[in-house]
Amino acid sequence: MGKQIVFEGERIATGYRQGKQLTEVHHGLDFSLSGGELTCLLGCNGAGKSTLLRTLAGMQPPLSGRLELMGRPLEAYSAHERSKTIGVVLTDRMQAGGLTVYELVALGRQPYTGFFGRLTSADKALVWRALEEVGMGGKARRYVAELSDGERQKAMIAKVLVQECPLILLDEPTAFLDVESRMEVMRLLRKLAVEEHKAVLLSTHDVDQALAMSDRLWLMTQEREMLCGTTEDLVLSGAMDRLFGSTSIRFDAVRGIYAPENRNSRVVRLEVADEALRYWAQNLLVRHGFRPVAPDEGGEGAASLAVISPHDMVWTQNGTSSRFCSFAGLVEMLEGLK
Ligand SMILES: Nc1ncnc2c1ncn2[C@@H]1O[C@H](COP(=O)(O)OP(=O)(O)OP(=O)(O)O)[C@@H](O)[C@H]1O
Repeated sequence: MGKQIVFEGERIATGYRQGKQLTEVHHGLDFSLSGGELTCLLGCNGAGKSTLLRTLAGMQPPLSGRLELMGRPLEAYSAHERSKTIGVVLTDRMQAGGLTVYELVALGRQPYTGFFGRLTSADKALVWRALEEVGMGGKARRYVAELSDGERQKAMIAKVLVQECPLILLDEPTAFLDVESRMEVMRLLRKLAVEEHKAVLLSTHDVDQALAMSDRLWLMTQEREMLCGTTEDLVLSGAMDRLFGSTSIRFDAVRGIYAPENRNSRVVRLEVADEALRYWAQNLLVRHGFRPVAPDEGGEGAASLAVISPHDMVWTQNGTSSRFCSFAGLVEMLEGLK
């Protein structure tokens, strides 16, 4: 089954208009979001992620360009129609402390029931299902003001679930969550995209989760471009190195993480078979000012480290070898070299 385009932008400029003053954040953005796909929007602080999300949500107009939602111009939608079509979770719009979690989530049904509308039993079942899905069933009667940041975020996601919109936009939905909750929320959003054919777009600074879970990435680069594509295509094209201005961090495409560029000059030949051992031995050596290289790469007089197991490693320098039974022992020796 072909994927249905839910939202499309053509030559979009985003930014702010105050009187005659215009502050442009992006221009010339082309993009689309399809049902059945989870898309993650990545970019450094101030890159323009929230600005774009607010623009897509219809909360601020684009400075120019054409936005089409389900085949109709976004500006042709009334606020009521929008609320049935776009579910939005923003970080900075939480004034619901006086409500219980159940009441907050039930507000998500408002586009269908009206402000004073009563929830039908089907509406109530939806609210409970959403609460269970985000793991908040047991906290339904708690006041929102009493929730932790992470719990509040989960409640907001439940609210958007009951809104039953084809498009869901979320600004940093995992910002306050612990690792397990972050994974749960990302899994939930992906499930929602895939099983209910929704288009889900979220901004995040959580690169590893984004790379693991998103079908597509939108990458805001330092040059104020936005690169859109399938996650793996973008990663392997080197695009991840364009997110940050600093040349001191680099994206490691093998591990899928950002790491400081290793500018250490003291070379160590590292001999190790196991992948995990190699990673942690390199980690330790770099932290202590070395540049680990493959055994056949080292220059004249370079030291070498053979790591046989976490309890057996041999450091050889100037023809003398020392054996260590832990990384702690190795560190002690390395610190003595300084
Ligand atoms: N109300 C506003 N008026 C004028 N400029 C604004 C306004 N809000 C944000 N900006 C500017 O727009 C640019 C993009 O900000 P935005 O909040 O969209 O970035 P972001 O990618 O979401 O950042 P972060 O990761 O830090 O949340 C920034 O330079 C910011 O200063």
